[in-house]
Amino acid sequence: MIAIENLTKTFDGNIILDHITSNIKKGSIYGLIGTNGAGKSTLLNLISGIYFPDGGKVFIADEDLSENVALKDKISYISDEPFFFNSYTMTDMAKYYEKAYPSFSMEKFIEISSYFPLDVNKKLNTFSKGMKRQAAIVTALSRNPEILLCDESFDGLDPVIRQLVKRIIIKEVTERGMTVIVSSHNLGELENFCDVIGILHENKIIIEKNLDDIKENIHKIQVAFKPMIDVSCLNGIDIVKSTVRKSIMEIVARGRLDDVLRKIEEKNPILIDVIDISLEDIFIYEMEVTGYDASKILI
Ligand SMILES: Nc1ncnc2c1ncn2[C@@H]1O[C@H](COP(=O)(O)OP(=O)(O)OP(=O)(O)O)[C@@H](O)[C@H]1O
Repeated sequence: MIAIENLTKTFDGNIILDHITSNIKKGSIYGLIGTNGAGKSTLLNLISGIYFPDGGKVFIADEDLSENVALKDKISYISDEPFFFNSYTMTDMAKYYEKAYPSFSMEKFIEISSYFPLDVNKKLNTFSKGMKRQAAIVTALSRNPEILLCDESFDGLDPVIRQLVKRIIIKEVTERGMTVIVSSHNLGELENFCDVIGILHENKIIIEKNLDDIKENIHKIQVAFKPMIDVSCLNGIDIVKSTVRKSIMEIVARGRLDDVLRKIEEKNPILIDVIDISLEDIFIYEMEVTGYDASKILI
């Protein structure tokens, strides 16, 4: 759906994005992770056509964004600083968008806004930061976008609203095949939400992974032996990390789960328990393999 080819952007002679290439499939939710200043907003501004690249191209459904401005109509961008006209209410904004965007649906606006604790007839300049963000999400989704770009849109939302927003987005993805890119500093925020995670660092996407693929191949397992054995005895298992606390050994291992469990069982454990592995844990291990210090990149 979105093909990014060798995208390069400089500001005042400084390279911000350096030959970024990525393919984002229709109907996927892509999590773009990076520290402050990594270039997340710049990349989203390029994909939405707000910025022009210094090199490279963005294709939307195989069409070159720079040669077809109409493609921008397919994209709703919730920037980290949502813009509203001063003194407008949400209803006024909806009426404005209805005129400006053919795809805007007043019915959808009424439906989606009803899920949020917002007064659509109150002036937006009296809303709190989090309420303004909610209003931006409602109006963006009311356009039925094929592509939704969210720049740290979950920041400043309380946990209940955050879950609500995720549920609404997932519904749009499942029912209409909407494609989503959501940027964040925080991997944990994207847990159980994204299909693909890309990490932007030092002007490049240093790692990009499909979560189903990696989750299938990395496991956290608690084991106990009596007497306790040294982790080196678990030969034949690709152990990325191990810790021993009291009588429990916790290992993170790569490979097929049934293979790893079979090899552990050969050593006659008295306990073997597969436990949930967090997105953050997964990426800490993945980044160690590529030689990056995850503690400087993941928060
Ligand atoms: N319009 C601009 N003019 C000059 N420099 C800019 C401009 N926009 C962004 N930059 C620079 O580009 C770099 C990346 O900024 P960007 O806002 O894309 O990062 P980010 O990953 O979104 O950061 P944050 O998480 O803090 O929002 C920064 O060094 C920033 O100063």
